[in-house]
Amino acid sequence: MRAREHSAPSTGTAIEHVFGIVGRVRAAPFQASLLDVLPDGQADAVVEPLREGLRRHELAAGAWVDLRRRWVTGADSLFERLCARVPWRAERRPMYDRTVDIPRLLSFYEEGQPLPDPALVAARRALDMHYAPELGEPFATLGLAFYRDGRDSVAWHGDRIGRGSSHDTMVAILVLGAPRALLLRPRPGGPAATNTATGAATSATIRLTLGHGDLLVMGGSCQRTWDHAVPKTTRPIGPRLSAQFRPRNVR
Ligand SMILES: O=C(O)CCC(=O)C(=O)O
Ligand SMILES: [Fe+2]
Repeated sequence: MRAREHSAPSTGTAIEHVFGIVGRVRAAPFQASLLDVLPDGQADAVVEPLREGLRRHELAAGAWVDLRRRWVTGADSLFERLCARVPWRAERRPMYDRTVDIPRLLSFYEEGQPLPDPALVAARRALDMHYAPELGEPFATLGLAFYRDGRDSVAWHGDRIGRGSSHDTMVAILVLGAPRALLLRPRPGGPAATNTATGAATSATIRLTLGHGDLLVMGGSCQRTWDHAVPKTTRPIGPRLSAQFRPRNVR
């Protein structure tokens, strides 16, 4: 269904902005979704009520994921605005005896810091309203990751810096831009990797293709008993970004 080649000048400008900042010209063209049509006269992104269309999938070992497809209508215009407005940073980190590029651009908004777009404020409010009874606290921080093309990725990990390593928590991810796979698998050697009935190892990897305003919420024990990843792909693929909402002291 994705067919409309986005010809609005704003797309090019926003993407150029992202590449300009880091001086790496690696533009994958962005294709907006035909499904991402706003009601007449509305220029902005709209966050749909969360009680509609949200489905929970129970995973092993007390982990679960909630999925809400096309949560944000007008997600492609929000994607373009975030490309242009967010102070994206290319980061490096030590690995063994050298320093390597982190294969995506990043930006982080601490608790209390103004968010870069009103649609993200609306998204956080809707998440808080829906999940507060279960989570018992608000979503406090916003992490943003920009995947320029199929070479950008995030390796297998759980969000286990802080309380995610020891407590049940939630991480809500709004995915904008080109759809690509997010994978989930039981943490190697962890409780979800063993079939409790037979004691045999299980290795079922779950593959979710997310983009254009889809929402994924990982909850329960997910961060400590499961890992997740956005793998590299050699398929020609457009740029994608994720907005991750987390409670305080979860990273
Ligand atoms: O971009 C995504 O969908 C996932 C990002 C992620 O897992 C993280 O930043 O911890
Ligand atoms: Fe993560």
